[in-house]
Amino acid sequence: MTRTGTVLDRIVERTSADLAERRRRVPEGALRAQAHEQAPPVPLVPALRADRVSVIAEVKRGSPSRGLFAPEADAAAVAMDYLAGGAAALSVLTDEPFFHGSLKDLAVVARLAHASPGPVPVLRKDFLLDPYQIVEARAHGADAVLLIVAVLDRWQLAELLGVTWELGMEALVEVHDESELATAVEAGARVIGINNRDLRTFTVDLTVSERLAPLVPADRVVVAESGIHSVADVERLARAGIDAILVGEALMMAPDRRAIVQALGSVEVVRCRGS
Ligand SMILES: O=P(O)(O)OC[C@@H](O)[C@@H](O)c1c[nH]c2ccccc12
Repeated sequence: MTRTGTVLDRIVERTSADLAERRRRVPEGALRAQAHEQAPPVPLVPALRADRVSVIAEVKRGSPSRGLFAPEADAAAVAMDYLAGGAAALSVLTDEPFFHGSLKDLAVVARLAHASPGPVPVLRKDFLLDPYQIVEARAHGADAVLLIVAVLDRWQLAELLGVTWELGMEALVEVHDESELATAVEAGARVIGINNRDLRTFTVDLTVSERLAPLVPADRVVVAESGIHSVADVERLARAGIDAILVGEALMMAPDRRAIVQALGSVEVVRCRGS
């Protein structure tokens, strides 16, 4: 699998191996105690329902497809810019081997986001395969987690959603095609992320969101993810009925991060999805 599989296969394999090691170092009980010391999670769903497109701004230093594009970025400084630009939520990549993130980044960003006037929810972005990682997210201040349908079977998805909700958090459930979307909707996902990037080939195509968003029931929140760079991109996605966008690279690379968050978040939501 390592030699013939996709990058996604390698990431999942590596994540499982690292997980075993982390579990030995910090037993789940200790992590749960740390999770219970946190202030209650900031709700994600209301943060993403607004008249303008909600921006989930991501702290991201690099990726397997794009390399290391912001290796020196200071997570706290980036988060401050995002908050000043009016980001509705923040996302922090915590995967180390492939995305150069960390749980430390998550904790730093969560502290800032929660201290801002009108606390902003923070999402842990990683390849979550096991309940341990959800508890770990909460213990480091996350209000929400990413669950990727492509790497989970439907029982795992149900279990991870259950653990997320039990801890008072929310899940962004990521899909890339019609069948994954059906799985997410049936599992009861309240926030559905449509990834424009195919995690197997890394091809980015905004028409994926345009095709799938109209199929999402109106009572769920839809987030278009990846490959979003301009106000024109957001306008196009808004016409397809999305509520929010998740943007990483374009924000990290912008000379004025505050201004671009503000600009992308100025587009009006178009309520055109049926039930
Ligand atoms: O940097 P971009 O193209 O704006 O993409 C952000 C985000 O959507 C992307 O980081 C992402 C979406 N789903 C993921 C799953 C794992 C890791 C990363 C991701």
